[in-house]
Amino acid sequence: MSDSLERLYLAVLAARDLDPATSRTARLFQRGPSKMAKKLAEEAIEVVIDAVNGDSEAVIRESADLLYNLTVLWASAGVRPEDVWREMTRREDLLGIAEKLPKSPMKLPKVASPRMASRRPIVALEGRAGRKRH
Ligand SMILES: N=c1c2ncn([C@@H]3O[C@H](COP(=O)(O)OP(=O)(O)OP(=O)(O)O)[C@@H](O)[C@H]3O)c2ncn1[C@@H]1O[C@H](COP(=O)(O)O)[C@@H](O)[C@H]1O
Repeated sequence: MSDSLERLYLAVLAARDLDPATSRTARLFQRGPSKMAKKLAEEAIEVVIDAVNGDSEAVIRESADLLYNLTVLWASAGVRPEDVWREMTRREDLLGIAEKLPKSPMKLPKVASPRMASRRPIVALEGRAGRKRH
């Protein structure tokens, strides 16, 4: 999936300076982030309506439109697909650790995975619930 999204992102970057008369992408860039955001939100709503209606084929089509509009918004915001993949990997790593956490909130695992070894340790926050801010 990430391959095709990366290809789409590159296609969007290549299209943004084309003639807005012929390129939908160039037209979206001409109109700016608020128009892009509106199109993205519209596609998201179409996906959820189709899902609620049980129309899987329409969900697939509208999801492709949704992802296209998402990549346009990423490009406009200066966000690259790899930035999103990195955040997803970070969450995956955290979830992997959370699953290994013992039931007691104060006990932390002795050994983190090699990939996590260089990262910041997890801090048990439960004991700080009553602490006031200054
Ligand atoms: N992947 C897509 C892509 N996916 C969806 N869409 C368009 O986005 C539309 C969905 O938005 P809408 O439902 O709003 O379309 P609409 O009903 O015609 O409404 P309007 O946008 O005209 O108001 C679809 O009908 C497609 O035409 C896409 N448009 C372009 N791309 C790719 O983007 C790249 C640049 O293409 P251009 O923008 O044509 O230069 C190329 O690689 C294209 O393949």
